[in-house]
Amino acid sequence: MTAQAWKSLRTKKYQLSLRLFLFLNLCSAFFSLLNPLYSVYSSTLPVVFLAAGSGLLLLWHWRFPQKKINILFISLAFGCLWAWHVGIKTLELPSNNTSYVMIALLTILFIGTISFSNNIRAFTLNALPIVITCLAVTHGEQWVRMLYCFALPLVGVSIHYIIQKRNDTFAQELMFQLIAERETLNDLSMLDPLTGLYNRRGLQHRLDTQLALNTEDHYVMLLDIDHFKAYNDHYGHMMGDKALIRVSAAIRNAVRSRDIVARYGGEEFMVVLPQSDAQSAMRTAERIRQQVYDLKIPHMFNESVATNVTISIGIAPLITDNVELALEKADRALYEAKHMGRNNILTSEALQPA
Ligand SMILES: Nc1nc2c(ncn2[C@@H]2O[C@H](COP(=O)(O)OP(=O)(O)OP(=O)(O)O)[C@@H](O)[C@H]2O)c(=O)[nH]1
Repeated sequence: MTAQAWKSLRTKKYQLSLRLFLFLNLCSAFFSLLNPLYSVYSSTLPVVFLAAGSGLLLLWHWRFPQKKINILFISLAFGCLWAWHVGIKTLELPSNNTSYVMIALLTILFIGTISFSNNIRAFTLNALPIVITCLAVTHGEQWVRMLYCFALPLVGVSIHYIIQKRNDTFAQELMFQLIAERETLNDLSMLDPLTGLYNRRGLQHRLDTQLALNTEDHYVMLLDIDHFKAYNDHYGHMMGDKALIRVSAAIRNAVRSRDIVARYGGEEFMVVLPQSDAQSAMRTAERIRQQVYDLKIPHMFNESVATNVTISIGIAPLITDNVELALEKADRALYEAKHMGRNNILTSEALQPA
């Protein structure tokens, strides 16, 4: 789950709560319209507004779910309309009809509690007008019961809000932790575990972003340790691994921070030099060759090249993002550099056309 998905989940919860509120108001408004009370049949203006308003808003919200409706405003407006309705009704009914007032109060509180189970402000704004009206029309008779009817769901909604908030915070922290771990795993999956350089996946990823960023000239190099099989055979695989680690570090140190260094194969490396030219690519290659040489890793079996580990390098320009072609050319240059006696650098431009 991403932060975006989390946000859309919260928006969905908000929308559902609003729809439920409108739906329950629509049902109650229709019930009031269709069901005569004590044979007094009169539809009040506020209840007509409530039925029409909730119906229209439901349709509008269903049609344009992205458009935001202010839930606080709606809850207050609907609360006022119900209060107005109850005020009119009590005038029409025989005097001292507390049971009607209590039922009306409980109905509105029920709708508010169900719809705004963890939205204290929306619940309060919806409930207050009807509570005040009920207290006023009954002249304070039953005021304890009425306040209790209001206070009980208010406390429930508040507790529910606190629980929900803690759950949300916990889930959010968990989500951020998972995102961070996923990013770490993603980064690790792009690195070669032995040398810490990019592996082929990481290289591809960096190439995609780097090449998309600038369209200038780039150069690629393929680098291969000379007679590494002989090194492994005589010094052992463990020593071979250590040599690979030191050579990798030397290559990384010899290039700019924006250059991309990857372990391309066993003892083969690839370097991409973004925004570079032939001369600076050659200079960089020479610096790498020299730094690897200067490591002075003993290699007595580096046949007729040196008595320490050396590296050969093939260079090619990367034209119009054609990495395949650049690698093909660099590989041919590397092959020739090896052929020329190793510990050597050759550019594809210096090769005879195939
Ligand atoms: N220690 C170690 N050796 C590796 C690793 N990956 C590849 N190699 C060895 O690298 C050697 C590569 O040998 P070759 O491809 O024959 O080339 P080379 O002996 O370097 O000869 P030239 O490239 O022609 O100079 C093989 O012996 C591989 O086993 C690794 O991760 N660790």
